[in-house]
Amino acid sequence: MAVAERLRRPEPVNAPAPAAPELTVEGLSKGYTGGSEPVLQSVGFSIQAGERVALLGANGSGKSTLLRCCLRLVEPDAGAIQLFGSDVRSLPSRQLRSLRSRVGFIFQRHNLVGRLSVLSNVIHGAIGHARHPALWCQAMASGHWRERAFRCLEEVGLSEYAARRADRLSGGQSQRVAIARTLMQQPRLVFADEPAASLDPTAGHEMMTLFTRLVRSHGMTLVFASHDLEHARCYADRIIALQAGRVVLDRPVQAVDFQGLDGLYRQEAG
Ligand SMILES: Nc1ncnc2c1ncn2[C@@H]1O[C@H](COP(=O)(O)OP(=O)(O)OP(=O)(O)O)[C@@H](O)[C@H]1O
Repeated sequence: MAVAERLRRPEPVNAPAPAAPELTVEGLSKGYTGGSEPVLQSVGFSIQAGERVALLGANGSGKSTLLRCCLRLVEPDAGAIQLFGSDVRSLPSRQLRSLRSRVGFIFQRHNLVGRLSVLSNVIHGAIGHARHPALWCQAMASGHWRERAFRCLEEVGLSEYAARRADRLSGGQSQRVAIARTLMQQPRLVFADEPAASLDPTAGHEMMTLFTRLVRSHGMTLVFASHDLEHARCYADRIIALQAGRVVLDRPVQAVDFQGLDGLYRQEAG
């Protein structure tokens, strides 16, 4: 090759290193005392920042246990869990608390404090930011946090309910307050355990549309457990399916045969 031609060739550019996953689970197993079979068996996957993952599986297939094990709310029996680059299983409790504060957890039953106002419930989302969480009390929250909580309520369209007691809300409103509380927390990753389970089909779709839009606009990563294949198809980029505690499918949503997944449920039920 002529020297001139060699000089014209661009310098080889090093491809950027792929970003480290937000969550990596390897060989995770868990059995509960008294259970005949392990609930989770050698579960493994990685989740990149910004992904929206639907975790599917029949009742009792281990979805909730898996989400809880990832934060050591339930202690795994075996396996490795890396969350934001930290080894979850070896962290001392203080660092584990700090790590958990960066993960929002939305439960099927919303877990609001019914006797408190909607705004107070949302302010609670900031508890992980307090210097002394054990001494923290929402009534002491500064104007800064109150304003932020109000803005989070605006984002879920419920600012006019700020002063209402949380136990005076409908199921759909309660779930939106739970989302506002999660926004308040400013997590990197959100786990949602059947977030639309108690809602009618229309309210469920509205809630999932709002939820996934906010997750995206706030730059969060999402893992949601669901029984609703339509929600998985519409709101996830990727599907992970569990059957009897094992990962039986892990694919981008476009590559999933949803009718086949239906069969997976029927098989378990039978
Ligand atoms: N704290 C516990 N103690 C003993 N067994 C438990 C406990 N929690 C869950 N299990 C059992 O572990 C299995 C998996 O439960 P898990 O809640 O993880 O499944 P799931 O896929 O989330 O189910 P669902 O879709 O019904 O919420 C079930 O057989 C359940 O009875």
